[in-house]
Amino acid sequence: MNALRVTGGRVLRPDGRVTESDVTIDRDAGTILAVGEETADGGETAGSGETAAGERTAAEETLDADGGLVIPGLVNAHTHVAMTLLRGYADDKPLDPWLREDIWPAEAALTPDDVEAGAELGALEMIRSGTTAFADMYFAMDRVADVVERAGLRARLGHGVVTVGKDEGDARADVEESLAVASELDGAADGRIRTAFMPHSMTTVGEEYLREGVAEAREAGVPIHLHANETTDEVDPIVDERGERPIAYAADVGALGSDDFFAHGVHLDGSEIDRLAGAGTAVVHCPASNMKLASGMAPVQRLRDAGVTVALGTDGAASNNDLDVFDEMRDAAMLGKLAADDAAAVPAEAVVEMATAGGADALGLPGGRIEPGAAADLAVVDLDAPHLTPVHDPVSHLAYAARGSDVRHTVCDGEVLMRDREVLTLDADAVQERAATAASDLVDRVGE
Ligand SMILES: N[C@@H](CCSC[C@H]1O[C@@H](n2cnc3c(=O)[nH]cnc32)[C@H](O)[C@@H]1O)C(=O)O
Ligand SMILES: [Zn+2]
Repeated sequence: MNALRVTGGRVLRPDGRVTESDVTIDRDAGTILAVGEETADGGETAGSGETAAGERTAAEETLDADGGLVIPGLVNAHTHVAMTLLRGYADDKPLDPWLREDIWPAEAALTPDDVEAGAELGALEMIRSGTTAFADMYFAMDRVADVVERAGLRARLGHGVVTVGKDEGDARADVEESLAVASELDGAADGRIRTAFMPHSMTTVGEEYLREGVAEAREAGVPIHLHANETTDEVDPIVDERGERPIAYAADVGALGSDDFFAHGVHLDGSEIDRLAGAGTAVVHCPASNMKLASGMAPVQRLRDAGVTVALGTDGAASNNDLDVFDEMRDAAMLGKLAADDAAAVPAEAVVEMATAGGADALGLPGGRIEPGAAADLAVVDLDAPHLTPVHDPVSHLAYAARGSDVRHTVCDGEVLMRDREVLTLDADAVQERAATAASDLVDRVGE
């Protein structure tokens, strides 16, 4: 068998325990075969080199996890990955003027080549910081899919639809594009790519387009992803015009399904939290973006108490300004405490769960748990650093002290994407140079 063995580390298990175990991966299947003595069929391995069936797992490749913590690959459950090109381009404004005055004009000048260059930069940054799966809402998604395939990542991709300010033909074409992308790209990259229908939000897509698109997405069997209840500017017009809250409106247009996942969920009332919980719709919390755009504080502890699946997202790099999910864990814990006015709210285990299993569940992708039979998506975090010494509690360090740059190895679908901090699937220097050039050319074009 074509095995990969991650040796000598401590392993974060799905129940939050940390054990000293080797992890054996079946590279052909892309799954975890054994964690220490434990195998998928519940059997015991007879020592280090055999499976329950007694088959030799002559490990063909090893990854040294000595002094490290083996964690599930992190999940960035909401981003616009090519926006790395706009990192630091426009800061310090609220959502609406930021989008209308700065971001949308710049995006209007983006070419498919630019999107590819930005997505490559984002993929490089994510692999470097231990992220193995992400959800992306953008355009030129065929180019993003090419990058996902090359980089070796896993993703749920969709074309973002905006219909406000467009005539009927253009609006309809945008909806059709999103549906076409969802059906054409689903299952690409050996199944690592899945898709969704992605209306941008309930205020930037008109009701008839929302209804039609959602109905067609249901027929095609793809989930819905949109920005919901991000700012009061987005909630108030819906309440004023319709006399109902946005989540009730989402249910009304058929967009509140158990496979669907909504970004932000900042301004939610109790009835909306109950509706999300009842429907099984997940919320992707984006704390850095919510703080930077001063959008507000999401009720994360209340969502979790109600039983809503909560994941974490960086949002685009222009409102973060990086794609490091470790930052998101820390921000989520800190902001969640402030929002609840309770230092016990949103504890370390909660944010680690949100960044791993919660993310995989929200996106309906494999991964998020290190256990036999699960997808072999993992990262090894180096704990041998001043800011991670001493190690009273590794889970505390993941939430509060570790950074993306502490990641030593990254593995997705059984393939090593980064070994000893060297990314193997992308040429880091070339990717950075291409993205920097694309970004400065873009700014020149927008300025003309
Ligand atoms: N087809 C659409 C593109 C929508 S992609 C998704 C959009 O979300 C935007 N975006 C980024 N961050 C946020 C956010 O925090 N809230 C809402 N939109 C955002 C991003 O700039 C991008 O334009 C069009 O033709 O304009
Ligand atoms: Zn967003």
